[in-house]
Amino acid sequence: MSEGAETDETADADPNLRIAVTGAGGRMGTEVIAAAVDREDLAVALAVNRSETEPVSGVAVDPADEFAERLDAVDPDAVVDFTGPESAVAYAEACADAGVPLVTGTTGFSDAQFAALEDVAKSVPVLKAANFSRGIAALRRAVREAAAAVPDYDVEVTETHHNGKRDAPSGTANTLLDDLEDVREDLSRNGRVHGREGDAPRQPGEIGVHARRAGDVTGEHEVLLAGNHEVLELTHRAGDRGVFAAGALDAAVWLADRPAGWYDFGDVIDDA
Ligand SMILES: NC(=O)C1=CN([C@@H]2O[C@H](COP(=O)(O)OP(=O)(O)OC[C@H]3O[C@@H](n4cnc5c(N)ncnc54)[C@H](OP(=O)(O)O)[C@@H]3O)[C@@H](O)[C@H]2O)C=CC1
Ligand SMILES: O=C(O)C1=N[C@H](C(=O)O)C[C@H](O)C1
Repeated sequence: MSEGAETDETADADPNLRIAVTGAGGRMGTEVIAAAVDREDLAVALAVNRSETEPVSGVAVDPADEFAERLDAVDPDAVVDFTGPESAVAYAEACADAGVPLVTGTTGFSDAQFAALEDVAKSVPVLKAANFSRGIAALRRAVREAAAAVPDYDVEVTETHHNGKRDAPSGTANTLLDDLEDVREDLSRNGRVHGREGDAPRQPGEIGVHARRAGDVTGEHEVLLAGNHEVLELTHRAGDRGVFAAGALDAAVWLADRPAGWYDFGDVIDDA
């Protein structure tokens, strides 16, 4: 048993929601654990990471290859995952085997990996969100309404992130694109143009998609709507990763007693 993690003796005495955190050594994993340690309503009962297993905010970190075994032993109320697509699917399948709900913020899934997550949701509740900030949830609603109100305006989506981000465009940008294509019949996935160069005049039905990587930018998303001699720019800027961690932990508290199925962050916000 890892020191620092909850012991069996305290398990019954501790009324908190007990969570497991994967990717504990990562940018988001460390943020989630730090935020959890500061909250009264939950405790970190298990934390794993693939390489570094130094304690995080005083919480012991176990090797990722022990996850399935430790999950059975610890039996947390939910797992919070911010890792990478391959690992997230493996962690999700372990959650299905152990009957533990999963909150995942990981992005960059292939269609096959996404289908594997949907399969897990047949066994346990799965809540997936590319962005756990309430501001992006609000931006999504504003974008859907604005885009529908100007059905013939050109649309461009730009996202900016730190220079360590692996996937492009961001999961949030893909979610905004899905929203735009849902409310605008002239827009579809085939119309997405990722960057432009050479002789590239805009075609009808195009959405320009631009991914910028620089410095330590936490996460910025802009939807531009232009036409009829005017421009709308709808923008969200995340100040720090604590905004995502707070949303993910709120989602874990919300998800812990739900039935098996597929959920998203909007379900949490709408239930507040
Ligand atoms: N939904 C949301 O609100 C947010 C989502 N994200 C997403 O969360 C994910 C993680 O972001 P971030 O914390 O910045 O990433 P980091 O690279 O900082 O951390 C990833 C962590 O996951 C571990 N890991 C395990 N398997 C993989 C894998 N296959 N690929 C990459 N890492 C793996 C890493 O372990 P090791 O270091 O030992 O390899 C590391 O501890 C990304 O997909 C990102 O887009 C990020 C912020 C907010
Ligand atoms: O990798 C990040 O940092 C982030 N990734 C998420 C995404 O891909 O949308 C969410 C947030 O923008 C930060």
